[in-house]
Amino acid sequence: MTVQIKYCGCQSEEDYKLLIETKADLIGFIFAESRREVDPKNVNSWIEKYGKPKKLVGVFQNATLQKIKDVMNTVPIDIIQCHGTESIHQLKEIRNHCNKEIYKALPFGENIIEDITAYGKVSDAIIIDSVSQGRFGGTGIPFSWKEVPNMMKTAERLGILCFIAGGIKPENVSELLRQHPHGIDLSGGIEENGKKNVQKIETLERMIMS
Ligand SMILES: O=C(O)c1ccccc1NCC(=O)[C@H](O)[C@H](O)COP(=O)(O)O
Repeated sequence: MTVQIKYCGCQSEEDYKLLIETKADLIGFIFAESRREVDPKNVNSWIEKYGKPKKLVGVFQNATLQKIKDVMNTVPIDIIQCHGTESIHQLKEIRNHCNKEIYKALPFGENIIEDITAYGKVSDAIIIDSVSQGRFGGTGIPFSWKEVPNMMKTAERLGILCFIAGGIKPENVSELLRQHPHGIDLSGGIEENGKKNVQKIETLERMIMS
């Protein structure tokens, strides 16, 4: 199985023009409070100019259904990524009202296998991410990857994909790939001075393909 690549936190037309030419299977936009938050109207103008990626992900954090619907009215997202403390009930509501794939981000911790088992029943994929100083996403910090094979097995039993996020970069991606994640999700590790960087992406993709 080839690893799926998700590049997240696309912030500008320049970022988008670069990311659309990469090997990414998914490109993510942050519609939550973050230095990477984007305006849906801008995102749509970039898509109209440069085309749509294989899959477009909208990242939300404890958003109301109305907020998600408002974004969907402007941006043709394929996947709703819930990156906060959304409950299983809320995920079901989002699925019923939005009719899109749902990816749930879960913070890595000692109950991660139980969490994947519970949330995996109402999600199309799970993203395991680091938590740091109250931040749930875009931390730039990796967690211990020893548990990755167990997480993959748990997801496979549920028939879903499991992505790994948090501090992945060209320098450490080979170590992670040895644990055979279904997908990897990167943001800060492919940036230089807050912008997506072509050299970092090319180096990363060479490491993945080798
Ligand atoms: O990236 C953010 O700023 C962010 C803010 C709020 C919620 C989610 C966010 N990012 C979600 C992602 O999918 C990131 O790719 C993931 O957290 C990994 O980020 P990094 O550690 O910088 O590679």
